[in-house]
Amino acid sequence: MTFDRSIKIAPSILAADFANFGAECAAVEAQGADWIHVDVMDGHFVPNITFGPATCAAIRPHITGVMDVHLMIAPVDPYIDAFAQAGADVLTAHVEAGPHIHRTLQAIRGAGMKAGVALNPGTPASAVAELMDMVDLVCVMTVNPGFGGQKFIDMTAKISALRDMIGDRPVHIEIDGGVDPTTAPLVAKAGADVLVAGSAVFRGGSVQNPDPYGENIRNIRAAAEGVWT
Ligand SMILES: O=C(CO)[C@H](O)[C@H](O)COP(=O)(O)O
Ligand SMILES: [Co+2]
Repeated sequence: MTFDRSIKIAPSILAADFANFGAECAAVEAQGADWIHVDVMDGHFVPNITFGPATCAAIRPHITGVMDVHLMIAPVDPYIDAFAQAGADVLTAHVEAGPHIHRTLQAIRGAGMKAGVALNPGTPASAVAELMDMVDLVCVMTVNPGFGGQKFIDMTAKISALRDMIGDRPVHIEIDGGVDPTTAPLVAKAGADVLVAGSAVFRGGSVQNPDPYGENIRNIRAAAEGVWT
């Protein structure tokens, strides 16, 4: 995985057909997705349950690019090796998930993955100030985690603060929740480069009719890249 600051669109399979993840991942990649975002929820850290490492391992052979795993679980540490075995490229833990995020990030890198830290909307940028040399990605939640299809919460001031904090380090800023062609330019302008989108990518399409996925991805990318022209 090489670092670059171009806009990357990461469809969240939370909005895909749960009975057909492999084909859905292949379809969005064929339609221009850069990364695949995989939402792991435990019914404890967030009020919803999705799936765990076994499902990630089953999906992996259907992804040619980056598998970006967003853990909404607590605790995190007992499961890090299982997600490494499952083939995660990026493993992101929430800063709110426990008292020892520093140890967690060390363990993620130690297991050979890129380390991400996520912040809930109510958590300030300062919560991750001491972690800048330990992370490859900071995920700014623009919804309260747990469900797809929620309304975007404006976190642009936090994104700008994180961009300043990161400086010239090779650290991605990922935005997760309510990203669509209207909100994408706001976050791109503030300094984000990885845009997660679930409902805004998968709406209107299917594995049998994947062209809408491509149109949705192109529209989000064009809106985000438009802030630089
Ligand atoms: O982490 C998440 C929710 O906790 C999802 O990645 C996120 O909500 C994406 O879905 P949408 O684009 O529909 O908001
Ligand atoms: Co997510």
